[in-house]
Amino acid sequence: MAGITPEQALVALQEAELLYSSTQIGSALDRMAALITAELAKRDPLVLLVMNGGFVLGAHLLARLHFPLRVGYLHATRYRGHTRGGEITWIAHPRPSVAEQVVLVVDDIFDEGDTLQSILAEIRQAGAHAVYSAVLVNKRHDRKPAGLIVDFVGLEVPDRYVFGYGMDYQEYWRNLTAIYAARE
Ligand SMILES: O=P(O)(O)OC[C@H]1O[C@H](OP(=O)(O)OP(=O)(O)O)[C@H](O)[C@@H]1O
Ligand code: HPA
Repeated sequence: MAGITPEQALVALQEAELLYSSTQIGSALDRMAALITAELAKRDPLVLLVMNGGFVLGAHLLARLHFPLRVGYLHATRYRGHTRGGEITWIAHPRPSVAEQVVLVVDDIFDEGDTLQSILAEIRQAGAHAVYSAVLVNKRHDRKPAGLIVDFVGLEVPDRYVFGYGMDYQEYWRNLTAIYAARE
């Protein structure tokens, strides 16, 4: 359940700063798709969308991948509509099975990295042959887990709360086709 009203969500959008337009995001997705194609087109990958945030990127990225692949999902969350993360909660473990698969995990944002780290550990533990990761945005700061590198990154964002294109502002605005930074 959202902690704000739709009216408050509208105010947040009016006060926000536009970071990337939908055209800029489209160009970033073209670049990501080319790199993913070069790496995975011949490896029969299983693409796992991380719910909820990863579904918008997932849909637009998948439409740019013109080779055989399969799609599944997982649902791990640690923000739950807040702007600060907590413990990871698993709502759905990866489906279908990742055992012996080449897996590409698709999420909206790489922030403090706890979510991706847990997801990659789970997938490796479940016996995946190889695991790659793709995110729409990397938030720039020095609070990432040491040694955790995302394979495919679309755009860089500053160390502010961002929303749009799958990323929520207190559960609203995943449906925006651009990316905004919330007023601080
Ligand atoms: O790098 P981190 O600091 O771990 O944050 C990144 C994660 O946070 C968001 O998920 P959230 O928990 O908000 O769930 P949601 O996808 O349902 O919004 C986002 O979709 C990433 O999965
Ligand atoms: N915006 C939306 N969701 C997030 C963020 C953010 O800046 N960081 C982690 N999850």
